[in-house]
Amino acid sequence: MNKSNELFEKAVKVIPGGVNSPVRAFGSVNMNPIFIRNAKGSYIYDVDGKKYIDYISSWGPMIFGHCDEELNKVAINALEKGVSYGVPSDVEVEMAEIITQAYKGCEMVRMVNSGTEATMSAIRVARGYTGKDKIIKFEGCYHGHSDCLLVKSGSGTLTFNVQTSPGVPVDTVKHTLVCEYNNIDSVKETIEKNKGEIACIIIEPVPGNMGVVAPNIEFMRELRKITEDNNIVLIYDEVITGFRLSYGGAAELFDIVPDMVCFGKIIGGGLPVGAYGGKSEIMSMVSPVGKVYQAGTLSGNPLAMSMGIAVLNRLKNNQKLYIELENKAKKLEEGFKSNIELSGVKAVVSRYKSMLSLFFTDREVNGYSDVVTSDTEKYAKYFQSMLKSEILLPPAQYEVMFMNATLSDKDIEYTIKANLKAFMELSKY
Ligand SMILES: Cc1ncc(COP(=O)(O)O)c(C=O)c1O
Ligand SMILES: N[C@H](C=O)CCC(=O)O
Repeated sequence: MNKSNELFEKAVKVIPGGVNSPVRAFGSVNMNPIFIRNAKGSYIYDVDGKKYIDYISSWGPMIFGHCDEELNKVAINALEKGVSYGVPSDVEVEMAEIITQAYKGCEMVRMVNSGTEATMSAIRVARGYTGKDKIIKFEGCYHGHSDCLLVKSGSGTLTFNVQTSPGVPVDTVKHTLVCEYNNIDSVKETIEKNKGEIACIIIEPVPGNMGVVAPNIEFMRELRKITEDNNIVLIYDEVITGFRLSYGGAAELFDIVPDMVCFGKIIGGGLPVGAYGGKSEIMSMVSPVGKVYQAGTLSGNPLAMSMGIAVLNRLKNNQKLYIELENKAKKLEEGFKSNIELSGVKAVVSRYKSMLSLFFTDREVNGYSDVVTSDTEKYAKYFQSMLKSEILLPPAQYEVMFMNATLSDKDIEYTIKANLKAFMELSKY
């Protein structure tokens, strides 16, 4: 038995499913997880010494690759100043200034410890601000695991078929209404049926948690207009897309300003972090200025702030990097598409900027109803074949392949070759 399996045997006895987040269990790709020993640049190494090209990138934060020397120095320097204070520090102010300058409409920001906390808190603030209870989310969009958002959700909930989780009281989710992404009529109907009762609409501006679905810009514009017309707070959940698609997030690409925004992942440089922000008028509802309570022992942690600041400073005005990340994804897309033709495998590549997913379906991917036609058993076989070729993809269909700055042309060319090999094997089934 290899070391990963040995660790997994021990892990399942003391951790539910052997993992600290469900998708990591590799359950939907029909195998046991690999356990990681270390990572460097675009590569990740398991405890058995196998090396993989890493397309998980810790689910987004590692935009400069693993173990970047400059960022490591920042972490060590911060560590030497103390791990956590529980009273305000200079780096919290610096971080807030960076985020508010980077993101249009985000005039004030509050730091939290995860994307889940960010979206949960943003919803509470939007409800407090509007005095209304109902919220709208979109089927297949995932906003973390807070109760009111675990409804027809994405990511692991979709993978493991627990989109509406047991343990969440029906009373808690009775205010959560669900619409269809990229379908403005579904939003109009829901608003009409619940006139004057909807506090906010939360959306992944570019969904990554049902795999990638490219946004219809007209849908995004209409969503902005309809929320303005109906006094509904529009919340962009940019936990994945923030500082990844562009420095100003998806909002900058769309040239749309939401009322509130949520961040996570990249802004902590790989350390646990989240943030929510928006117009001053809305954020002034937050305690201690306003009465909407939200707090956190480790919020604004100096280590996470220092790492995040260093990452954001390197991303600022770095248009070259954003173009390079997109070019890497584009190159993979072209290679995969050509392999689809060569192998005759029924698959489509869905890409938006540097976000990329592969679905085993022949339907064009425009929304949730398309992604769920993907053959997830085929994805499992595909994943296993790629892993044998030393490429680590997300171990579930409804996720994103994340690009990082250290992925080389050689890595990408090798990935395309491995992809053809995997497709050729799949074409026999
Ligand atoms: C769009 C989005 N929102 C929220 C979350 C929740 O973030 P976290 O896992 O840090 O709680 C995630 C990822 O998990 C996400 O992808
Ligand atoms: N899709 C999730 C984040 O974007 C995957 C991370 C997790 O839940 O473990």
